[in-house]
Amino acid sequence: MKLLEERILREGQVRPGNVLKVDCFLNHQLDVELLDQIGQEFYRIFGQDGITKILTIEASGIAIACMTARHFGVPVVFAKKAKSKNIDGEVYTSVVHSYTYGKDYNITLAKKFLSPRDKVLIVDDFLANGKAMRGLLDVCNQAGVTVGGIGICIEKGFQPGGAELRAAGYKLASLAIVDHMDDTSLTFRQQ
Ligand SMILES: O=P(O)(O)OC[C@H]1O[C@H](OP(=O)(O)OP(=O)(O)O)[C@H](O)[C@@H]1O
Ligand SMILES: O=c1[nH]c(=O)c2nc[nH]c2[nH]1
Repeated sequence: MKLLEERILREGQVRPGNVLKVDCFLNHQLDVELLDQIGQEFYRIFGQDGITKILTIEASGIAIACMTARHFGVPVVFAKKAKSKNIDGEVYTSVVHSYTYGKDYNITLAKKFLSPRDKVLIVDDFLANGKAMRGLLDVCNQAGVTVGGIGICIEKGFQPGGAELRAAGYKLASLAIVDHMDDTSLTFRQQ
């Protein structure tokens, strides 16, 4: 997606530890117009696939999921990382290692929000080692839902998550794939 690639080139910063900082527009301060166009692009790619729910993980996926759901006209449900007294009934759980926080989380999602009749589109801001996605897929598997697709804003193509998901046969669309980045340059995969 040209618009997203241009924005990454203009405002992204490469930080130690292979971290691409895009907090000016994607995952801290939010450019809602850009997010809306991202949602529209996911709808172009997955709109005919019978999606009944958008699934993501807190925190950074939520805004993207909401803007995407506006185009699909379906609900958003997100996996929670924090333990909460506000979650009742039975829950699906899985363990996720957070890339940026460098620690493991138990994620939870109330069972009542996913049913085997659902076909979900999973969205997130980043795909790196694929740990967050594996946790979400584990929850989907426990719930017996069909995974209709995976929509990612920025995939770091030099880390293994994307290749593993494609090899597993998922319909994965990454709107920008960074194949290389360092202090002086950043290149995208031609798609
Ligand atoms: O493919 P992975 O290696 O799992 O990396 C991608 C995940 O890492 C980030 O989440 P993070 O744990 O940093 O939390 P945040 O959503 O609160 O920013 C990002 O939002 C993805 O969910
Ligand atoms: O803002 C972010 N930048 C990254 O490089 C990254 N990798 C996983 N999750 C990430 N979030």
